Amino acid sequence: MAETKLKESIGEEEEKKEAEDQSFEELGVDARLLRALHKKGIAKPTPIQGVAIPLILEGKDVVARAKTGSGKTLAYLLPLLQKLFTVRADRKKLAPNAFVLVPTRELSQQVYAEVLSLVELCRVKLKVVQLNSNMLANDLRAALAGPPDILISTPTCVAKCLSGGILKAESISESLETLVLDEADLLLSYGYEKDIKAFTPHVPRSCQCLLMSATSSFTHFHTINSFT
Ligand SMILES: Nc1ncnc2c1ncn2[C@@H]1O[C@H](COP(=O)(O)OP(=O)(O)OP(=O)(O)O)[C@@H](O)[C@H]1O
Repeated sequence: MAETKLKESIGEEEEKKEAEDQSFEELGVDARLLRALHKKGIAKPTPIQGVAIPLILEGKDVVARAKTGSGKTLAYLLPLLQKLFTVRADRKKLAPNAFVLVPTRELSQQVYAEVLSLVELCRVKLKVVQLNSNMLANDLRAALAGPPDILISTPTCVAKCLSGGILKAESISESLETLVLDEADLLLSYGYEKDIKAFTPHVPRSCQCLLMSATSSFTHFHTINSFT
């Protein structure tokens, strides 16, 4: 038993070392994103990025747990954008391809700014929309007309769009390919339960789910523990 624990611990150390030594290129990151990272002055993946990016690129559902400031946002944004670079132009586009749900408007703005800067640096054409609950129904409708590739929002705002018929449940079921819950521990806590439940029944089984958190413990996904 003690020997097994020791082996596991050595294995974890080796895995940690490997993750630390890898470059973004070795993780499989696209050349456009590599150039964007270079321009942003980001040279090497953080440990959580080293482990999460290849798994997300493989299409796995992932729960990533790493402390605040460890780079979880890029850990999901890089593979998400890379996936969107290769989406067929002629795909049926009824609703957003990817949802990034966050607990607060402030975080939603931060994520939106990060996505826009990457998209701009990569010089790709992707429609990225950020919604917030203070927007009027007409503004929400206008933002979602010609569905975005990425929708960044709080669950409360998504629930409002669903109940107001601005987002159609059937369209989400047909179009959604990636769902990110950033700060998943907060999103899955009591305060957001109703809004999350309004949305989750429409997430198709084929949708890749990425749960990012500083403190969560989930069991139904491929779980990554932080090395930080
Ligand atoms: N590989 C990297 N090298 C250097 N800086 C990085 C790297 N990845 C991310 N950063 C920067 O580190 C900072 C923190 O990253 P980020 O906000 O993604 O952390 P986080 O784990 O999501 O934190 P939180 O739990 O608060 O959401 C940001 O300024 C980001 O640009």
